[in-house]
Amino acid sequence: MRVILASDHGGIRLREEIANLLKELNIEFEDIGCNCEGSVDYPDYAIPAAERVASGEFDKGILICGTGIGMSISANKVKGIRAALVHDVFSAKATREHNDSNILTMGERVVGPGLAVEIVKTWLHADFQAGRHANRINKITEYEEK
Ligand SMILES: O=C(CO)[C@H](O)[C@H](O)[C@H](O)COP(=O)(O)O
Repeated sequence: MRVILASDHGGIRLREEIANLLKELNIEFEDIGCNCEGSVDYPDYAIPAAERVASGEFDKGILICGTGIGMSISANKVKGIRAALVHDVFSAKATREHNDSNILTMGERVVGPGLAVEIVKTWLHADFQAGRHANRINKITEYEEK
């Protein structure tokens, strides 16, 4: 599995926690920043990361900002991306099993590092269940193709 990781200035510390987790789990990943002192704009990180997931270069993406909302809104503009804003373990599992989400977004100003680590572990290891859920994903994809 290959994962792309990014944050804006509001998610740097949590991004470091998640990078350490991915190293511990021996998951191949690329961290595209931000490497910033000051304020940056989350679409400048979310959209390139989402494009690299949509292209197949990466299997999954993890994007962090202050709330996770800006990253989620931006990533979901990219065709083929199903970005899920998650701040609990139940939803982390459900969004893989039901939505086949390919990007996880979280907010460093919302969730603590301990819970975030559990969310990421759950999200990375849960599998899409297909079946009735595939019909729903197909409807989203059909809409995107219009
Ligand atoms: O998109 C967001 C809010 O929905 C992110 O949390 C950003 O990180 C946040 O807007 C950045 O805010 P700041 O006041 O510029 O640090």
